[in-house]
Amino acid sequence: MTPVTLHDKTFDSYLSEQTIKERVRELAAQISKDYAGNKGKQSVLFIGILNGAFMFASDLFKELSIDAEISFIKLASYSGTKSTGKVVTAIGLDQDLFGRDIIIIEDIVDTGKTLHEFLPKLQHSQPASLRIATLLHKPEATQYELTLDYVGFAIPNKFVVGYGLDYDGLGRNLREIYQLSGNE
Ligand SMILES: O=P(O)(O)OC[C@H]1O[C@H](OP(=O)(O)OP(=O)(O)O)[C@H](O)[C@@H]1O
Ligand SMILES: Nc1nc2[nH]cnc2c(=O)[nH]1
Repeated sequence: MTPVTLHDKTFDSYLSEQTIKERVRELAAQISKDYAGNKGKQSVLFIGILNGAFMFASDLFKELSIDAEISFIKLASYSGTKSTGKVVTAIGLDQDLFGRDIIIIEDIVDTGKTLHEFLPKLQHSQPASLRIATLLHKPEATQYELTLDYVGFAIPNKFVVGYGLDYDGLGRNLREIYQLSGNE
């Protein structure tokens, strides 16, 4: 429960390892239930958005009880604690998405710009279905119309780190999620 310092900023403990673990299990159970009917058909394809979603994607994937495949794509729009407003695709997808049931795995939906720009690119490949699973969502910050199908936690509009999320490269290895200290 002690604060952490990354570079020049202090972050307070916000979501404990246990809280995250329990919620990830619940989300995996819900997804497994929703896609149970896919048995015998083509498996569900999860697409994790790098870098931030690697830890959530890994933990969520382990808890699934359905046939599932996973792939990752790298997009980036943040520098420090502010969006640069640019979404860049650095690593592309190699799978054919046509006719597949897809679930995007995100660590956080903040302004919503990343998914707003990325989803049409995926829709272009004509998947059978396209859903979003995000561990965190900042409803007050989201500026785009997005349907978020699986949300771990709705959180206030404060910068968070840990469990895959970084502040200028640091903090991704923290087991808990921390929030930027009140007066920073
Ligand atoms: O809803 P938005 O305002 O677009 O923000 C969400 C995006 O920001 C983070 O990625 P980031 O660009 O920080 O890259 P990273 O995952 O490599 O840290 C996060 O992983 C989301 O992809
Ligand atoms: N680390 C981190 N990355 C983000 N990308 C968009 N919002 C956030 C946030 O609150 N923390």
